[in-house]
Amino acid sequence: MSKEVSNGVHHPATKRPPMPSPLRNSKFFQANLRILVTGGAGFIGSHLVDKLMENEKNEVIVADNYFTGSKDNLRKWIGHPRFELIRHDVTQPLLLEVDQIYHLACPASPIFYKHNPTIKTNVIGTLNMLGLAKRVGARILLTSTSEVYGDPLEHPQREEYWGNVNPIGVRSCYDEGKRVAETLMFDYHRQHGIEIRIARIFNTYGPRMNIDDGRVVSNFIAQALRGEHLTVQAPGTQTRSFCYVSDMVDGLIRLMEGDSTGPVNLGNPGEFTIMELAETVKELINPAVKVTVVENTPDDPRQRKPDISLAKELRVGAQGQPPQGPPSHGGRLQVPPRLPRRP
Ligand SMILES: NC(=O)c1ccc[n+]([C@@H]2O[C@H](COP(=O)([O-])OP(=O)(O)OC[C@H]3O[C@@H](n4cnc5c(N)ncnc54)[C@H](O)[C@@H]3O)[C@@H](O)[C@H]2O)c1
Ligand SMILES: O=C(O)[C@H]1O[C@H](OP(=O)(O)OP(=O)(O)OC[C@H]2O[C@@H](n3ccc(=O)[nH]c3=O)[C@H](O)[C@@H]2O)[C@H](O)[C@@H](O)[C@@H]1O
Repeated sequence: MSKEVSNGVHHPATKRPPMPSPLRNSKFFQANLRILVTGGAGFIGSHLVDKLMENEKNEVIVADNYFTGSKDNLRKWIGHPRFELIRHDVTQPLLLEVDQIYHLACPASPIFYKHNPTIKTNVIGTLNMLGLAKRVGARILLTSTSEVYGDPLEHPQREEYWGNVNPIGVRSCYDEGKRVAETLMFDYHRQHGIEIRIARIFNTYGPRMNIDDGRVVSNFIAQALRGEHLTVQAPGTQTRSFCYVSDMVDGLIRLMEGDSTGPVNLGNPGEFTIMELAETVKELINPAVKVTVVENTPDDPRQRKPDISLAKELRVGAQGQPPQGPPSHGGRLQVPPRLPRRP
């Protein structure tokens, strides 16, 4: 019986995990680890692929429908013998033989997820990937979101907080969609023994963000470079906490490799108002640009800051060993390495 720990709480599966392929136990044949990354042509996904491909024992398969992602993000891997790229929409079933699934497929920019509501991607897509995990005995990691906390009434947000979400608002295709995806993950874990990992990601930024996708960091930088007004959506006192993408990728891999199901908050607890962010971008890139306050969209969360105590607690390495290697980005790494193994 598998027993896993998160939030200091046991989340036992009621069944053993499905058996992986017999090739895994072969005495004579050492297969690479086969890893599926859905949404791997997107911003975080393509950085995750870069990191996974560094390990020569990994074979990486990306499934993406290119709604917000691009082949260009994966250009350097196309044609590589350990890499495969499939144009595929996760709302359709996918038959593959894999050992791990990083399930990222879902547009992250509010402009895109409102344009083409993502409820089917989140619900049917996650169901399909869980079905795949069940069939082949793969471990599956879901990239959930801080948006499951909605417009939070608790600050900072801990994993135990159940959130304050509008079920019929314009953001609900995304935040309620991710909440259902988390529910499906835990149902499959309890009922079928699937090995699950859930990361609740807080705002992440870095190279390869789509310059026109509307998220605040890329928007402000693009506006400053073009000499346009920086558009702060009212009131400007709303807060966000921004994490650099390579730190996020390290966190996702450590969560996948560790023993905790999660959910675990992954992010940087440094909190800024959007007005402060605009002023910083202005100062750094183009002090001549103006900052203008414009109308906001409904249900925009007023504050957001992760409590990362759990991620820090999980830093205690396997068998009590500290995590290996120095943290990247001057100690800004907020990631969960392995839990101590249960005897
Ligand atoms: N970036 C953030 O700040 C952030 C915060 C919280 C959660 N997340 C989550 O992390 C994941 C990746 O986010 P990102 O910032 O890289 O977003 P992104 O939009 O850059 O990437 C998403 C990728 O998924 C693909 N995709 C979308 N719908 C699909 C479908 N139905 N079938 C197959 N592929 C599909 C897109 O084409 C794209 O390549 C998402 O699940 C998102 O919800 C991101
Ligand atoms: O961290 C998360 O969980 C979520 O973070 C972002 O959601 P959000 O914070 O709303 O993203 P942005 O569009 O970057 O907006 C951040 C803030 O900046 C403001 N904003 C945005 C764009 C802009 O030009 N000006 C501006 O003031 C928005 O009103 C909002 O208050 C992501 O896009 C979600 O997919 C992700 O799940």
